[in-house]
Amino acid sequence: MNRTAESVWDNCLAFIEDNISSQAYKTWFEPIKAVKLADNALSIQVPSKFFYEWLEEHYVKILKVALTKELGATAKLVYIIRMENTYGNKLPFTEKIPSSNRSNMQLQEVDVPVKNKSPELKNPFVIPGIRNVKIESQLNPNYNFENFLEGDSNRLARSAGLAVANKPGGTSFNPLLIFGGVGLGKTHLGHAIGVDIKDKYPEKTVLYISAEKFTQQYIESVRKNNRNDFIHFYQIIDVLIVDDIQLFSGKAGTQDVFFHVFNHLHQNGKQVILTSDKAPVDMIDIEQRLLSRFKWGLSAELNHPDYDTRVAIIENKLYRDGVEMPGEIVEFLANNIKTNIRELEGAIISLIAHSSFNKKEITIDLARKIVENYVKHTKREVSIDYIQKVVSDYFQMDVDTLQSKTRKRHIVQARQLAMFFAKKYTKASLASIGSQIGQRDHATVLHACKTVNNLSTTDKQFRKYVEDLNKKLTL
Ligand SMILES: Nc1ncnc2c1ncn2[C@@H]1O[C@H](COP(=O)(O)OP(=O)(O)OP(=O)(O)O)[C@@H](O)[C@H]1O
Repeated sequence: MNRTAESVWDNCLAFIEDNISSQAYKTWFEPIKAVKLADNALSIQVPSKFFYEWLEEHYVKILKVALTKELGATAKLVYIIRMENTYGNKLPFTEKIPSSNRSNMQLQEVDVPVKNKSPELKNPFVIPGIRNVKIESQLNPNYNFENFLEGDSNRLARSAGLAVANKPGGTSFNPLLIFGGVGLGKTHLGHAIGVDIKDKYPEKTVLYISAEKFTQQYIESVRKNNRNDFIHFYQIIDVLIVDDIQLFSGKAGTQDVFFHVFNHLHQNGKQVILTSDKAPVDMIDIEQRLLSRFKWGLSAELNHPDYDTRVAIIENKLYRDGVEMPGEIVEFLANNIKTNIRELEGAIISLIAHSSFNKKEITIDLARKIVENYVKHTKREVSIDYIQKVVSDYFQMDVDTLQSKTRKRHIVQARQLAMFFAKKYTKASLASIGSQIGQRDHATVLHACKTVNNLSTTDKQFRKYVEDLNKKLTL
């Protein structure tokens, strides 16, 4: 059978679609076109350099698996990046979006072999007497101080990080524990400290490791009966950065081994940097002796960035990517994504990708759509009370009326809508939704959800109610 680029890619897509969220699939895979298949290399066209970088950063593994399934172990992937208006100067990467000069569009080929971006930590324990063994630091040079923007939310942690980087093991910030919520820069700052130390003290052995990987290595060492080698390996490190130590929770063996490593490093004036999604007092199932050590140095919190910092982060990202965006859109993004810098960055990249591929200007409307996607999928759970309030306000009735036993059609519909949105936006069970919305049983809630689904496809006016309410609940 003759295989074409399209048929191979279609099979890859089917596999990928099964394995990632539909939102991610829509954003990152639907816009790709397969263009060529030659010498076991599949060429795919992606809308922009950001797209290519994003795919490489986040989906290279799944791409590799999908392609290997189709074309075997020698499969290669070639990205063809569609760019417009690339200036031949030294700006980081200049892609002018939106471009009024789309006819200048050109194709640029970038041949990128499928590769695994995050190499496995080489098994360090096989080499005996390892004093001078060269240890890969596993640091990501893209996470540095220069692009870790300072604001009130991170000043203490950033300054402490800089102090530690200037004098590893020589400040009272040992360990330095950086904690804070999701996507606020803990990993970035951890790497930045390591990268800076490596720049200033190239001879020092620096190692970045996630708590998860540390745990896996420990388990493996027990299985292979070389627990002591494992401990010795970690004890020769000068600067140890362990990310997400809350994951040690409940793992007694790992905690014990980490305790020995920590003590040894600390006693020998080596630097330990830890990150966690919570403060030591809030950590559960972590031994007291470890918790008390975590508090020996400095615990510095990363908070939600304020508006000015969010704007600065967006502008810096745009500058580094060589993209221009109207000020009002930057403000819109900064005003609407407040609690997670990763989401903020994701929205920017998504916006650029959509605009670039669909050849659309970056407008507020486009920004609003993208932000809705981001915020909708990640927003904290809305409560059933809040949903009832929004629905009854919308239909200009009070919550008691919405919950009443009446069979008046418009009240029944309002109640059904409240149930439908409670099912959609909360994790509550049908029974619990029913009991909170007018003491109904789970079958009534199920019926309500079905009715809302049916009516929204057959009744235009009703569909409008659903859309309006959806907007109100997700903005
Ligand atoms: N102050 C900052 N300046 C610029 N970029 C930042 C800043 N803080 C965070 N970021 C960016 O936000 C993204 C998320 O940061 P990071 O992965 O370090 O967060 P995290 O706190 O480790 O998240 P998680 O809790 O999911 O592990 C990264 O791309 C990072 O570069």
